Amino acid sequence: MAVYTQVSAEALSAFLDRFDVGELVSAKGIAEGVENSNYLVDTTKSRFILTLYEKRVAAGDLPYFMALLDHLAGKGLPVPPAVPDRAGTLIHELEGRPACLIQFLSGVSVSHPTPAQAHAAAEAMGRMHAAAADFPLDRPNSMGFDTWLPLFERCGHSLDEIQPGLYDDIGFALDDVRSAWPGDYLDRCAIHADLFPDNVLMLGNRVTGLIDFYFACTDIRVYDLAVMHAAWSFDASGRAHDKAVGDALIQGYAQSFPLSDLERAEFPVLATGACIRFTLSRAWDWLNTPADALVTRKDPLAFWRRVKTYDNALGSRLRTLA
Ligand SMILES: Nc1ncnc2c1ncn2[C@@H]1O[C@H](COP(=O)(O)OP(=O)(O)O)[C@@H](O)[C@H]1O
Ligand SMILES: N[C@@H](CCOP(=O)(O)O)C(=O)O
Repeated sequence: MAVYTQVSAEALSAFLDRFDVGELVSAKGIAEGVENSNYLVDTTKSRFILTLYEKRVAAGDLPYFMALLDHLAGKGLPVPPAVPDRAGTLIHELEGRPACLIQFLSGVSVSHPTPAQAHAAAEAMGRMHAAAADFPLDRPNSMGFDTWLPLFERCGHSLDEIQPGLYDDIGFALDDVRSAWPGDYLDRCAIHADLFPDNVLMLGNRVTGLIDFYFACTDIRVYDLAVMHAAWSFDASGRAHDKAVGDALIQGYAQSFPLSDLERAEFPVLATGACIRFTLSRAWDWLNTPADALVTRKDPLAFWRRVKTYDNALGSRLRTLA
């Protein structure tokens, strides 16, 4: 469920009066999502998403996210820019929260992507990276490589409440990833950093929307693809790897953005890092969200199990470094 802040019809009508978007017809809270409060808003002219940013999105980061969306949309990418009000303002305040009126995109997110859908989505990611090449702003990755060890330490031995021995197991894997993590030699650009299937809207095999840019940041470009590979090419439990989907992701991406030999060689360590990143963020939430909270806690072990799939390749990489 993701409507934390209620917006009254009166407040919404007054808010929409600032824009040239017609009159309010209806507004419904959207259940999907976990970070923000989202409403589907219909006016006499069009359909929009109203997002109120809750605590996990810092208001100070919104200008970066909105500038990136505007930049990508300007280059023809299917991303939803914020709609300016009559004064040209993109970021507002509503019910005490930062808020944006966002362009609505059609399509649905797929829960079990086929290889063809994975190919199309990764091809769109490659186009997004090509379009981001001249995006001038920077934002450090708030969930990047440097943050994993401190987050691991903050979770501490409570990790063993999730699964006995998990603290030691993640500690060893983190050591491996830290000793093999690529230095400054891989290209960096603005990346999405969370392009899970629920953040891609599709109609059949066509990508109609890349959404939820609220982890976007400057980081290693191919790390974005590694996150996508870890998120898309496994079953929900993280036990079964779907190689056809994984291969389709790599091929689809390479069709719009060529991968260098170095990027291919570093892929297993980047993907292991991605698995650890989502294991740790989910573990933190798991340990710190009451079981009866409105937000559904996501299973950290589903990402931890994925590490095994990348392990062999990472092991040989560590041996070549030794
Ligand atoms: N621009 C958009 N066009 C259409 N639907 C959207 C758009 N943005 C968000 N949604 C819908 O709202 C849901 C939650 O949005 P999301 O940004 O993923 O929320 P959260 O950041 O809270 O996780 C999405 O799953 C999608 O159904
Ligand atoms: N994709 C992350 C959680 C981030 O949530 P989102 O709804 O903003 O994509 C995960 O699955 O752990």
